[in-house]
Amino acid sequence: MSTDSSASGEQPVETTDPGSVDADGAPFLQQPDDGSGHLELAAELRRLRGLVAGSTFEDVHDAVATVRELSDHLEKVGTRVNPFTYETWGVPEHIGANPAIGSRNPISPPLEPVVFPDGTVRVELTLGIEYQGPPGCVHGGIVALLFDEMLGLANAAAGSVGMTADLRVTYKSPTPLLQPLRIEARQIRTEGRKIWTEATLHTGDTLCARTEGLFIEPRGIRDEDRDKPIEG
Ligand SMILES: CCCCCCCC/C=C\CCCCCCCC(=O)SCCNC(=O)CCNC(=O)[C@H](O)C(C)(C)COP(=O)(O)OP(=O)(O)OC[C@H]1O[C@@H](n2cnc3c(N)ncnc32)[C@H](O)[C@@H]1OP(=O)(O)O
Repeated sequence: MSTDSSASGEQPVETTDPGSVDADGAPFLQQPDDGSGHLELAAELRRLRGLVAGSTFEDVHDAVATVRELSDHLEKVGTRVNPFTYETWGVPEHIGANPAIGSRNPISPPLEPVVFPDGTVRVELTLGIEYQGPPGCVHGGIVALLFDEMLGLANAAAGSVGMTADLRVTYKSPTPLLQPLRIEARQIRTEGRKIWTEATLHTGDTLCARTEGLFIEPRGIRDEDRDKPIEG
């Protein structure tokens, strides 16, 4: 499904063939740790994000100076990723920056998906106050973000990629903060470049939300079209 990534020297993130795993599921789209400390940095910033969004303070000007110093340092030592230069979907720099699944992105929970033999992709996660909408509940836009991503992953598990053309979310019951959540997604059918994919979000046995998405495979992304430019 991907274009040739050799020009960038990057390989797409390892995926798992849904037909070759046992009934417990297998890690899907695992993101490599390059050993630089990048993932630990992102994890620490996730902790910071929760503390900043979810605390009140008397005076944190000392913390402002510390964090500013850190930002200045990272700006100096890092090489900036240009989002317009990826050769394909799914290389670590692409997935790593993703706001839902990216292990390098402190905004992401992140998701750690597993895939089952029937192509179902599942994540289990718990969201903190930084994802709050109504008091004690997950923001509906965050639910939509997670659904969009999970539908995309189910498409990837089925060997396809698509741009979201239509995303319908039905919110059945408030999605609680600080409770284990489970999202399951599966591609339902395809017709030419059109892909229909569905997902549910549960806490325990309670259905919190469900979604149906229509995705359109970008022109030129199929194997036989690899030489043509990717659009969309
Ligand atoms: C072995 C596998 C390895 C896998 C490894 C991969 C790694 C995976 C990597 C990463 C996974 C994570 C994934 C992330 C997921 C995130 C997703 C997003 O956030 S996407 C951003 C938000 N969406 C947009 O910005 C779209 C904006 N819209 C567009 O660009 C176009 O409208 C587009 C591409 C959707 C369609 O444009 P056209 O020109 O290509 O196609 P036209 O001709 O318009 O439509 C084709 C058919 O679809 C229908 N169609 C199009 N849009 C429709 C709609 N909204 N509702 C109903 N039908 C629609 C049309 O009526 C047409 O149907 P008829 O062929 O005539 O039957």
